[in-house]
Amino acid sequence: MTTTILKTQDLSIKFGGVTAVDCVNIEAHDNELIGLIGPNGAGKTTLFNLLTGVYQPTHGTVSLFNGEKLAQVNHVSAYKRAQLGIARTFQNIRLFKTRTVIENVLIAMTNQTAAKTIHAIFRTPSFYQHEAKKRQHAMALLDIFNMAHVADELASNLPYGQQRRLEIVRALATNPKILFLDEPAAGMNPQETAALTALIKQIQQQFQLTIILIEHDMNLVMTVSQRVYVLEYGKILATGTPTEIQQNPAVIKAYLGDDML
Ligand SMILES: Nc1ncnc2c1ncn2[C@@H]1O[C@H](COP(=O)(O)OP(=O)(O)OP(=O)(O)O)[C@@H](O)[C@H]1O
Repeated sequence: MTTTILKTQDLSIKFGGVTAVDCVNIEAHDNELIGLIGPNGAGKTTLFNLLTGVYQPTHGTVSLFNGEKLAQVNHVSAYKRAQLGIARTFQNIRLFKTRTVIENVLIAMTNQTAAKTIHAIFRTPSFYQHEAKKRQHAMALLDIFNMAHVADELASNLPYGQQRRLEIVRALATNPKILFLDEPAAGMNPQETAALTALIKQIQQQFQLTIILIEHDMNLVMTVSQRVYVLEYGKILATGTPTEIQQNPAVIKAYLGDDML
């Protein structure tokens, strides 16, 4: 049985005269991997911003699974949505470049696992136990991404591909139910992209997550996604399995080109 974890109804946002997202109805299920594709300017990142609480819609609703029912979260801030289990990465890398790799992960975990203030102020044994557990968890996550050996490096010293992977580790460190990845393979070389493709599949299975990803690398999207939404001029043009999308004449015409036939 599939359980809906996220749903939108007629979700729309206008910027002046531009309707960047236009009456979008999408749904994501528990433990589903969804690809979101479309040409530049189609509204993909804006849709992510609406789903994660960066923007509030001009019209329509975003609902998230909350306990036993879907609750409308239109007016719930990005910060609060993170506490409800929403995590994301950004197209442009947003690491603390002057902090070490593990510090970047620990900072991301702070919201979830903050030690009681009193223990933190007085540095009680309970505080140190708490910190040790956080560190262990952070190291375990880095290990999955084959980055444990660079834990004490400055984030700015990492090669580009590893910085992008660290962004995903940071998002995972918040213990999300839904992970939004905005062009995770952007700027990666083919080897890095291939490794990331395997990793995305692995983390979805290992962490039992719903993942929604925007990606221009068609090979990556079609390999990892169970379902794909295609956005065009802010509207959903098509949805289906990767095979259905690759065979959809409107999608082929608009986005994929003859080389996908
Ligand atoms: N804050 C904003 N103010 C005004 N217009 C905006 C804003 N954010 C997005 N837009 C416009 O909304 C449209 C959709 O942009 P968006 O960045 O969501 O597209 P995209 O599909 O993510 O593109 P890309 O693949 O290039 O990242 C574009 O016309 C863009 O110029």
